Amino acid sequence: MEIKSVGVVGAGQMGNGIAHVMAVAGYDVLLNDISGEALEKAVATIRKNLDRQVSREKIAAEDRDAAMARIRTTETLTDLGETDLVIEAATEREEVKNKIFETLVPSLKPETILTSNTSSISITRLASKTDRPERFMGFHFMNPVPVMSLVELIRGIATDQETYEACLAVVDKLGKTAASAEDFPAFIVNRILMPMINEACYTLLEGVGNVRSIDEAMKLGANHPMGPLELADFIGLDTCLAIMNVLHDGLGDTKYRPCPLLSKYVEAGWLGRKTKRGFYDYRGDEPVPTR
Ligand SMILES: CC(=O)CC(=O)SCCNC(=O)CCNC(=O)[C@H](O)C(C)(C)COP(=O)(O)OP(=O)(O)OC[C@H]1O[C@@H](n2cnc3c(N)ncnc32)[C@H](O)[C@@H]1OP(=O)(O)O
Ligand SMILES: NC(=O)C1=CN([C@@H]2O[C@H](COP(=O)(O)OP(=O)(O)OC[C@H]3O[C@@H](n4cnc5c(N)ncnc54)[C@H](OP(=O)(O)O)[C@@H]3O)[C@@H](O)[C@H]2O)C=CC1
Repeated sequence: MEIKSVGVVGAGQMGNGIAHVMAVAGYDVLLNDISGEALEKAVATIRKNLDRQVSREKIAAEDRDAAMARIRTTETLTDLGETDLVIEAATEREEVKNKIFETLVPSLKPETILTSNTSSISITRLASKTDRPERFMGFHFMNPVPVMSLVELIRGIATDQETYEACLAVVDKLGKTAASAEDFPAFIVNRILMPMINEACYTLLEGVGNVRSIDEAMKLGANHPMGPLELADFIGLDTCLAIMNVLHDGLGDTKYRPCPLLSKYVEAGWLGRKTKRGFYDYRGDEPVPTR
C-alpha cells in the first residue's frame, strides 16, 4: 500500500517536527492535539522553521508554501482515521498512549499503519492493546526532527515485514536514514544516551561540577554539540525521567536508577526549554545556570 497521508498525534516539539518533514516530503498531514493552543503554536513553529530553511537556501519559497498547504490540524482524534499512517507523538506516558490508541482504533481504515514515536516504551506491549499488532511499530525520530538524519525503526514481536518495509520507504522518502532496533527498553539511542545524561545529573548532585562546567567539559572534552544538561533541557526533563524509569523498571539494574535531582526538577515543573526553566533558566536574554 502506498502511503500518501500521515496523521500525527501530539503537537509538541516532536509532533511539529514530524509534521514539518512529512509535509516537505510531499505527504498530506493531519496534526492532532488535545489543546487548540498547542496546535496553533505548532503551526507557527513549523512556519518559522520553514522560513529559516528558505533563508538558508535549503528549500525554495514555493516548497515552503506547498508544505504549509499540506498541513491541516484537528482537535478530534478520530479524524485521523482517514490517514494511511499514524505516528503517535504525545507525552511519554504509557497510559496516555494506550488511551489514544483505544479512542483512535475504531475509526482507522483496516490497512492503516499505526506507529509510536515513543522514546522508550515497549512496542510489543503498546501494540498488544490495539486491533493491529501486525501493522504496528516504533517510528522514533530524533530532536530536532528537521535537522537529525536518523529514524529508529522498532518492530514489535508481531510486526509484519510489509509494515516494516512500508515504514522504511517513508524514512527513505524523508531523506533520512533508518536504524533497526530490537524492542528492548529505550531501544538503541536512548539506551546509551540517557544513562549519560542521568550520570551528568549525578555529577551535578554530588558537586563534582556545576551546570556550566559539566556542559563545557563534555562539549570541549568530548566534542558533543551540546552539553548533557543543555541537551536534557532541550529534550525535556519529564521525558528524560520517563525514559530512565522505563530503563530501570524494564532492565531491573540499579545502574539505571533515575537521579533524585532529575526527579526534583520534574517535581518543580522545571522541565527545560519547554517550560523556560530546567538546568538553565531561559526567561532572560541568555540561559542562566540554575546550579
Ligand atoms: C530523546 C529521544 O528520544 C531521542 C533524541 O532525540 S535525543 C537528542 C538527539 N539530538 C541531539 O543530540 C542534538 C544535539 N545538538 C545538535 O546537534 C546541535 O546543537 C543542533 C543541531 C540542535 C543545533 O546546532 P547549532 O550549530 O548549535 O545551531 P544552528 O547553527 O543554529 O543550527 C544548525 C542547523 O540546525 C537548524 N536547526 C536548529 N534547531 C532547529 C529546529 N529546532 N528546527 C529546525 N531546524 C533547526 C538550523 O537551521 C541550522 O540549519 P543549517 O545547518 O541548515 O543552516
Ligand atoms: N523530546 C525529545 O527530544 C524526543 C521525544 N520523543 C518522544 O516523542 C513524544 C512526544 O515528546 P515531545 O514532543 O518532546 O513532548 P511535548 O511535551 O513537547 O509534547 C507532547 C504533546 O502531546 C500532547 N498530548 C498529551 N496528551 C495527548 C492526547 N491524549 N492526545 C493528543 N495530544 C496529547 C501534549 O499536550 P499538553 O501539553 O496539553 O499535555 C503536548 O502538546 C514522547 O513519546 C517522547 O518520548 C522522541 C524523540 C525525541
